[in-house]
Amino acid sequence: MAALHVLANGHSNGDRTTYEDPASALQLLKTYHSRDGISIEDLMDEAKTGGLTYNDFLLLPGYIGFPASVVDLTSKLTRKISLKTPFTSSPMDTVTEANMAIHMALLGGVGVIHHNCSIEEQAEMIRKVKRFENGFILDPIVISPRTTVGEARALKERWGFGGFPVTEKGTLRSKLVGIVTPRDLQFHHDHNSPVTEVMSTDLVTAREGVSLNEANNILRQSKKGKLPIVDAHDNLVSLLSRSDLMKNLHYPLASKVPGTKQLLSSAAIGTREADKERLQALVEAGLDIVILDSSQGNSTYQLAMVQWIKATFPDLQVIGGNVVTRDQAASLIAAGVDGLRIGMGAGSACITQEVMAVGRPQATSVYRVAEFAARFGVPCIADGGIQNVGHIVKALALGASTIMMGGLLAATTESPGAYVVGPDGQLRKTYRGMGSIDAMEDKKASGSTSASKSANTAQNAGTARYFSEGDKLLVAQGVSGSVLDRGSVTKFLPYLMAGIQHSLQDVGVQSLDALRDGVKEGTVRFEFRTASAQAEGNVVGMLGVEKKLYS
Ligand SMILES: NC(=O)C1=CN([C@@H]2O[C@H](COP(=O)(O)OP(=O)(O)OC[C@H]3O[C@@H](n4cnc5c(N)ncnc54)[C@H](O)[C@@H]3O)[C@@H](O)[C@H]2O)C=CC1
Ligand SMILES: O=c1[nH]c(=O)c2[nH+]cn([C@@H]3O[C@H](COP(=O)(O)O)[C@@H](O)[C@H]3O)c2[nH]1
Ligand SMILES: [K+]
Repeated sequence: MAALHVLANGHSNGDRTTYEDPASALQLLKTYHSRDGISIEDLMDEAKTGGLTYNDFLLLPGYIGFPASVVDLTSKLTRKISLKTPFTSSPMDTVTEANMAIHMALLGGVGVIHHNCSIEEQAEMIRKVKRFENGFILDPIVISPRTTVGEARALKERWGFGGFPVTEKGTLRSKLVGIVTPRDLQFHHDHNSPVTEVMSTDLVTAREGVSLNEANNILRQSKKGKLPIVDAHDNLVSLLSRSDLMKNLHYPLASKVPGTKQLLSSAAIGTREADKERLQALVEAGLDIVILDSSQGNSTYQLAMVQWIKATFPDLQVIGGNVVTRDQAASLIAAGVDGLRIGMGAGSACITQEVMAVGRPQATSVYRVAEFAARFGVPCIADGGIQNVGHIVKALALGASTIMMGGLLAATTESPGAYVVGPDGQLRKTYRGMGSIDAMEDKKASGSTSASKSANTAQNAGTARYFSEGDKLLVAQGVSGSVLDRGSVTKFLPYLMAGIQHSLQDVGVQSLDALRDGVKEGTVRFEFRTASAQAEGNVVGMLGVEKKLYS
């Protein structure tokens, strides 16, 4: 190998520095006995460093040989079900109800419907997900012939749109008799007139089963704002709206049950006797994946429940949890789970680690459990503590197949509840832990109207447990508060997805599978992050920073 002779700094002081030939750099690199950075095994050594969180380390960059857009984010949620984007939303009553579940599935993930509600309410949410057909409104606001003009105006105010179908009984699946449009209401001065005096009765309708394309054409030609879809007996079954035509209705990544048009559905239940009845109703409603929702899944109750579900509903995919250790995971894997959910106390509204003194830093939990579960082909969800794109990438690099978000999605357009204006003038929505006093005492959720705690019977998840063990006191494991507006998940999830693609491009891997393989083989490298390294990685010394994340 020919060495070049160069004068350092242009001075000639007699000693000549010898440099290697640049053309040999890649050869020379191979002579180092280990790669730059450290391996996952060296990163995750609890005996030396204690448990780690996502902020405690970074991934090192690799080689970019492809555009970010080709990075494939397909990943397994359970043994049998894969998602095109690795996103799930938490089964929490301020995060996932039908609208969130529908949009999570449309965008390639899945939303897990919470169980802090009656069996019937939860089953109805699953039905809404399963019945959802892109473009059709399957639960339109319907009014009756006796509704007054004043009431119709109030509905318009409340929902922000006009154009209500009128049916004989004032419900869906009843005979359509007219449509009240905003224009019909505008110049009618008698508030007490029934809507039948103003409604349009020359209706253009389409028959149930019509394709979205055909229905769109009919709507366009009719020049009307709404197209009611009716069955053979003129009963209203759904509605198509012109304003929705303008929106982008194309969701190429949507999570669907193979061979059907139906979106994938998931729901959480507990491990009590009454949850068997709940699950029965959910399965009848079309449930595809059930999550057994507990902070500590390695219990006699959950093991028995997994076995019962596997025997009773062999086609249903069962995700057990939560777990944070290999031992916990082993019990549930042996009992037959199809997936695991990892995390104890890492959630943004969690106080479990403080109150119970039990839990584990999330990065260590994910690595220890996912490494073990992978040996049995059981995919894992990293649940809790996800604050940004980087945390998602790290969870996936540590072996999780998918991630779960609560707080990050709690103030999106699709989460339950209304926005309120905070003292700072910014929009926000409530976010609360399912183990918070607020959630456990929710009278509406329990279906009880009585204000007393003892009347709040075991009809929902939050309260159930405290009444069978005879506890006198509610012990909170979570808090209640609010989080800032994040806009619609239809923008936010594509941002997360693009962010992960760019990150994996930096690392030099073209898919999530390649990322996990690279970590296992030791080609994807890590580095610890000291406190000052963490400070360095943040915005430093700037005033008036506006942290706009995407546009
Ligand atoms: N991921 C996390 O870090 C945490 C999550 N949470 C969330 O809070 C909610 C409540 O969690 P947990 O309190 O762990 O709920 P849980 O339902 O697992 O346990 C509550 C209590 O009920 C008992 N129990 C369960 N099944 C039983 C049965 N069949 N018979 C008798 N007793 C039974 C358990 O032993 C425990 O004492 C969940 O939504 C959970 O996801 C709460 C704390 C931490
Ligand atoms: O200690 C807890 N007390 C609670 O009351 C509680 N509620 C939810 N969770 C868990 O937090 C996860 C969501 O976490 P993030 O807001 O960080 O996404 C969720 O997915 C849950 O695993 C709780 N943990
Ligand atoms: K926490």
